[in-house]
Amino acid sequence: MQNLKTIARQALNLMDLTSLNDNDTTEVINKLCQNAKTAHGHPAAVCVYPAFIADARRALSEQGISKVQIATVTNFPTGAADVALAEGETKAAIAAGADEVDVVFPWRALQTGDTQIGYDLVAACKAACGDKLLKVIIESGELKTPELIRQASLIAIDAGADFIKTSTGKVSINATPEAAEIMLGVIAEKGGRCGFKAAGGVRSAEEAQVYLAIAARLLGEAWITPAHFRFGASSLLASLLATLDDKQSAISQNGY
Ligand SMILES: O=C[C@H](O)COP(=O)(O)O
Repeated sequence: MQNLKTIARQALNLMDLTSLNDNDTTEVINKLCQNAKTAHGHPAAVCVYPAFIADARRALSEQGISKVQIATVTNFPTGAADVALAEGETKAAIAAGADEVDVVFPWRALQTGDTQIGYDLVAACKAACGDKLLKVIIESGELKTPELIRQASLIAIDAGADFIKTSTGKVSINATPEAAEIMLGVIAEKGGRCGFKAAGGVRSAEEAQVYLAIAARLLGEAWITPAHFRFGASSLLASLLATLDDKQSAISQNGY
């Protein structure tokens, strides 16, 4: 087993450092991008609402870390079953300069048995993305059953998703190891082209390690790069830095 510092460094490099709050401001996004520059490297991406893409671009450039990708969200967090709306938001996000788009799958429609609209929505959004990455949030905690999590994963991959992502972070059950096992299993069955993003509620190197271990078992260590694996997280960074800087016990005592 790799030691926790190695895991923390790996998780940091695989992170989409996220701020998706209704009270986000330019100042909040500036701070997020400042935090992205650490003594231990930088995350793969920052993830912000579309209104803050330009702010993130400027702030990352000012930090000298322009290689950090800018991800944004569409059809978020509702997962409405409206292809034109999701497609339009995705086109607008790309036009605004997003490198990556995280779109919410119409998971309620799948729960009622509609397998087509999710396919059509993902295919339309992937076409809108062109060569930019499309991550599809299946909202595994709301889909709940292994059968629906598996079905949503298959539909998203077949429709062209570059990543499948567990959760918006806005519902009561977000990333879980159980959902990751199913989703990574589908990715493996499909040949490993599609990536995986665990999002929502991942807050420590120990938790990150659980997801990395599942991915390593099902797809191999070499598969786990930012091209295939991400953590979507708003509060994981501080914990990883504490692990890397040997401050874990103080952080734990403070309840992080
Ligand atoms: O996609 C990322 C999630 O929205 C972040 O969730 P979190 O705030 O629980 O880390």
